[in-house]
Amino acid sequence: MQQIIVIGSDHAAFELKTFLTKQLQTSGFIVEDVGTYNQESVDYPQFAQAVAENIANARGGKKGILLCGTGVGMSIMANKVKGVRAALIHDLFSAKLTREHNDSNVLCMGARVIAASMAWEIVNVWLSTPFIGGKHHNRIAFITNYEQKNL
Ligand SMILES: O=C(CO)[C@H](O)[C@H](O)[C@H](O)COP(=O)(O)O
Repeated sequence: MQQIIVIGSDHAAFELKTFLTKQLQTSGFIVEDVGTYNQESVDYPQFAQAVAENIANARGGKKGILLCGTGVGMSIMANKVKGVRAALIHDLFSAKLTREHNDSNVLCMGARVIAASMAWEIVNVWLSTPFIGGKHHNRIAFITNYEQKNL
């Protein structure tokens, strides 16, 4: 079955979003693009909210990618949504480990931090690395329990 990727960016990462969307589609993924759709200045939190809520509602059925200048604002906002574990990643080692250990379901990157080719490498590692479970289940359960207590 084709995997669904929900992607969003602000103006700073519009070009990177366009590039990654094409790469993902060429690789056989279904891409749901929540915007932004041009380089006019916009506020990143609304796009983070759109992707994060989509991923939380999909309950494991989809993964998300959020892009802005640094990726920082996107990750801050996305992690406000219960059920989302958004990881800000700019290297391949962390891309692998955040899947294996954190079971991250949203990947955040900064278009002003890394080259598009590096971002694509990170996406490939992140999407192809499984969660390894074991002791990491307990750690994620701690986070999930904390979220539930703050309903
Ligand atoms: O939110 C951010 C930082 O955490 C992003 O990098 C934004 O893309 C950035 O703040 C946008 O800056 P601009 O001056 O409005 O282009």
